Amino acid sequence: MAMVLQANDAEEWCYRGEGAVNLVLAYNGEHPDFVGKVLRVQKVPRNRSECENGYSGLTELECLIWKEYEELVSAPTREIVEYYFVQRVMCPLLGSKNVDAGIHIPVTREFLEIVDNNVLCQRPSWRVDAAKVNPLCDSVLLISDHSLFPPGKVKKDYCISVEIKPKCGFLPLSEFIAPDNTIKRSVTRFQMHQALKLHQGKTSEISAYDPLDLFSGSRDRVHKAIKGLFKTPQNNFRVFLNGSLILGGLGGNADATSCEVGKTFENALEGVIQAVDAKRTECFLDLISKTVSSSGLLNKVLEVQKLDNADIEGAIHAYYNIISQPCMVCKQSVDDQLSKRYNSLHSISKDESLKIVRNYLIAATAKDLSMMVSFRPREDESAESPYCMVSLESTNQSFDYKAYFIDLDMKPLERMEYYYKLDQQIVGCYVQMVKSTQQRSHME
Ligand SMILES: O=P(O)(O)O[C@@H]1[C@@H](OP(=O)(O)O)[C@H](OP(=O)(O)O)[C@H](O)[C@H](OP(=O)(O)O)[C@H]1OP(=O)(O)O
Ligand SMILES: Nc1ncnc2c1ncn2[C@@H]1O[C@H](COP(=O)(O)OP(=O)(O)OP(=O)(O)O)[C@@H](O)[C@H]1O
Ligand SMILES: [Zn+2]
Repeated sequence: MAMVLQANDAEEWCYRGEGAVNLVLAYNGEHPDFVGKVLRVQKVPRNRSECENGYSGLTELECLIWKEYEELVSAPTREIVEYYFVQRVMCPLLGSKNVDAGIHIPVTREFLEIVDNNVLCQRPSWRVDAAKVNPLCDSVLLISDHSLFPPGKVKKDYCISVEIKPKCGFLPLSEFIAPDNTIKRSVTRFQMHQALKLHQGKTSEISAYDPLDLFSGSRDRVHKAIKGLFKTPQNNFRVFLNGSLILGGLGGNADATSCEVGKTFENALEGVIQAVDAKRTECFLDLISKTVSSSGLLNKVLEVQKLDNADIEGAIHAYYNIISQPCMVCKQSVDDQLSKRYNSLHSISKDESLKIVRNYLIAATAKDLSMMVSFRPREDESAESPYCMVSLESTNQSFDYKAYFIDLDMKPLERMEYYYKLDQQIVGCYVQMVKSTQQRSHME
């Protein structure tokens, strides 16, 4: 597509959502190349004095980590690195059927500046304060809009889609976890992180969602997880109707689903779920649970997440081997038994260190990805369709569905130290919280 998006194209792109790093725009024009597509545009932190244009690819050390992937190592820009990371690393692991790496299309600086300005009032203010569209990017990613079905000959009225950010779905078993952090073996990182987020005022209440339920493989537990996500969506759950958000937070966290929101949501489902009032939401959550359970998508995600088998408490030592610097963790370790174990990590081969860190980073992407699952009612069950089908017995309906993974970005190697510090902070805060709760209950 030899097309450059310019200033006068900007009006046709509207705000769809954003995460920490990218802003996503939906198309509302009529150009056939763009109908049913979104643009994923890179942002840049406002506190960075100079914007970067992504002209450099991997760092020297990252080239070592990803040396088996020729296209990654030779990619001239970070954008091309990201593209090949999705194509060559994540796609084979998650299945190409559920991944759309998109294509890069060139943009002018004016296009990016106008878009940035146009979407300002729809963005959450804390996201606006943190970052803006990077005006120096010379291309953006064009991806299928996973909240819609591609326009076809037959006009289908409704498409309802859910976006789930499942986070880490297993408890670590690694021998490198320090005795002080044993709690990590029985309480999920998600639950502990919730306590820290509450403490820091980043959330106003603890999530009712438990990732272990979602990844359990048991239909009942999956249903419990979906109900938890519905109750406290935060940044883990969103629902779109024909591409418009009807539940969850646009661009970030959402408060708990109140009774009022629940009623509006129930009404919004009217054309999609054929159930009597007050039952649509229940049936819809059942539809999600059934689809998610039977699709096998979560098994794939869990397998990739489990590539992290050393835990950050093991991987951090391999990281210091790679950067050839004294290990800051060993320097502080006072436990002899543990120091021995860590020493064993410092005597492994360079290739083994590279493998541990590479797997850790791939797993980190899988712990941060989201899934988008879209449904549309299917009138004729026997008609041919390129999509999978799911039936909802309670309403006697069938739906076409499609599922995609989004946000498969590569995590930078330099983040390893931050991961270690955050991990210690999360566990530390949780242990402290448990202690104070116990002290309080003794005093009562
Ligand atoms: O570390 P975590 O688990 O808090 O994950 C970060 C996410 O936080 P949350 O899911 O809210 O806990 C965080 O999400 P939010 O900005 O909080 O919505 C990002 O996804 C971040 O990744 P990146 O900076 O885009 O590469 C995520 O960072 P990575 O850990 O994936 O690098
Ligand atoms: N292909 C798509 N189709 C429809 N909506 C999308 C698509 N890609 C992204 N979105 C929407 O845009 C939002 C932001 O996208 P994305 O998660 O890729 O941003 P990010 O900055 O990389 O996120 P994170 O903070 O998790 O790293 C998503 O939460 C989703 O609602
Ligand atoms: Zn060490």
